[in-house]
Amino acid sequence: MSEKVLAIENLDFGYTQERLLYEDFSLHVNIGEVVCIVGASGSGKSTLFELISGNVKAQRGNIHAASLSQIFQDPYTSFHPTYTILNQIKDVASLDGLDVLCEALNLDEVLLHQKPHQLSGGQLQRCSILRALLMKPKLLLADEPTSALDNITGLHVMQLLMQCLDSVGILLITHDKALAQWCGDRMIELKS
Ligand SMILES: Nc1ncnc2c1ncn2[C@@H]1O[C@H](COP(=O)(O)OP(=O)(O)OP(=O)(O)O)[C@@H](O)[C@H]1O
Repeated sequence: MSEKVLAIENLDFGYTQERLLYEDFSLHVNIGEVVCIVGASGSGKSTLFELISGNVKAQRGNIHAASLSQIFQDPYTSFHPTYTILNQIKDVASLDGLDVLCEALNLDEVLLHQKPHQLSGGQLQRCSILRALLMKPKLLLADEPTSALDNITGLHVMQLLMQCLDSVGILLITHDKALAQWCGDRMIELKS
């Protein structure tokens, strides 16, 4: 049986008492699985990652997550503006496998010596994916990981993420139901 890397049990959460975004919500992710979260803007998709990361606390329920890394929706807020990309990657991850991953992400290693504002949004998003994979997580939280990429690059990135599934479980936020159907083992639709 494959290892469980995320268990959410009977979660209640709302930023206010009047509007619960999650009510008795449960979700499990195993290594080897891609679980997709879809739903309208404001339905609570990014909030789920905030809950899993421990940045906000649920009113009720339990969350158990294995070692995780995250790919954020906005590549520009993913990195500190004043340090080079490489320094920021080194702070949190080993560089083992850097060359192979850079090649798979079509990312010139020279770019890693630059500061975030010197890269395009798509280059920065691929750096964010590189950092997340070098952290060798068991659980990968990916919030619209291909939003800054053209269709072909986005497809290659998704294929790369899926190649990692022997050692990781992926929770993927996407507005793209076709993508969710293509790559997801399960799709959870949040209601607004
Ligand atoms: N820190 C916060 N304090 C109060 N309300 C918040 C906070 N963060 C988000 N919200 C509200 O919670 C709801 C869910 O927000 P969230 O960002 O999780 O939605 P989303 O589904 O990820 O949206 P999008 O697709 O637009 O990124 C929204 O109504 C939002 O205004």
